[in-house]
Amino acid sequence: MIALSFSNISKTYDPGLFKKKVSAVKDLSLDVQEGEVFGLVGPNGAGKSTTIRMLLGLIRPDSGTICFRGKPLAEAGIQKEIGYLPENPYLYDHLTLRELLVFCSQVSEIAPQVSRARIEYLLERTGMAAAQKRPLRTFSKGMLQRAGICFALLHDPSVVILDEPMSGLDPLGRKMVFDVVMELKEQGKTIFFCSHILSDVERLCDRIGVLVAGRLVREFSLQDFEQERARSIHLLLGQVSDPKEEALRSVPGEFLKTPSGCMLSIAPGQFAEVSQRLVALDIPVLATRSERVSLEELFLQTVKEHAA
Ligand SMILES: Nc1ncnc2c1ncn2[C@@H]1O[C@H](COP(=O)(O)OP(=O)(O)OP(=O)(O)O)[C@@H](O)[C@H]1O
Repeated sequence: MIALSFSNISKTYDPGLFKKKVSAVKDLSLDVQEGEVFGLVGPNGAGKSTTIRMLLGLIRPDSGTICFRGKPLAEAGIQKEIGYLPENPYLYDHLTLRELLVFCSQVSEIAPQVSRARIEYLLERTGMAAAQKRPLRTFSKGMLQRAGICFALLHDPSVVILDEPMSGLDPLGRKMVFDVVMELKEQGKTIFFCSHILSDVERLCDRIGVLVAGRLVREFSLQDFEQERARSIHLLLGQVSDPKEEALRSVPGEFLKTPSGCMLSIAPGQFAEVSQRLVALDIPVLATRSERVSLEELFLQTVKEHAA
């Protein structure tokens, strides 16, 4: 079942008289399945936060439709279903963390026994139990982020939207967020998140969308990426006699002669054919090494291709 769907969404900001309009999101179409972890990545200003703001109903798209479980946002009643962690959580900073969570439980009409257990669980889970009686204004950036996670998950939402969830967190905090997201995934929750930390995206997501200058220019599952990421295979051939070297130059791939011998770099699809040719030429392969494309390389390449 599709949890979230964006159909031909566009959004332009109009900063007012004599200022240039900014086309932040252009014709975005995207589906996120129930129980899926979807990562939206893109350079600064690509339109990620704008997409999230539209999804939350904080701003309206100029055109297109966003649906939640098949219903347009306005009819879907998403507030109770969605938990949101903004990039910079702004929380009532004169309250202590516990007071904030109790207040939010009351506003969300969570039964007191349920809320008490949930607050204890979240404070422990985010490592904030010891700081629960301190006013939020005394919190560090990372502590505020942890508090924001408690706030976002308090009502046990079925869809969790995280804008840069690792922002400001130390390695322990990042691991905590990673574990929390994995737990949410195991519980079947749908997660939509933006991050610039591609290693986190790669470890957490089922599918990834790349947004460049407001356009979704690439969308793929991690499973497909795993299969396609093998870039080239390098075959180390050792020393080769002159006649064989001549014959080798007609074999597909990139031939390189080094002081220690010859190397042939081929595309993964050429492996079977090249192996046969080398056997026919009686050239043994001393070693093979495969090169894999990282998500970062794919991201940089995609941005470079589309930024212009
Ligand atoms: N309220 C606003 N008024 C005018 N322009 C805006 C407004 N909010 C965002 N923009 C512009 O819209 C574009 C997309 O911004 P957005 O914040 O969605 O990008 P982002 O991908 O979240 O960026 P970042 O990774 O830096 O957080 C940018 O050019 C930004 O300057």
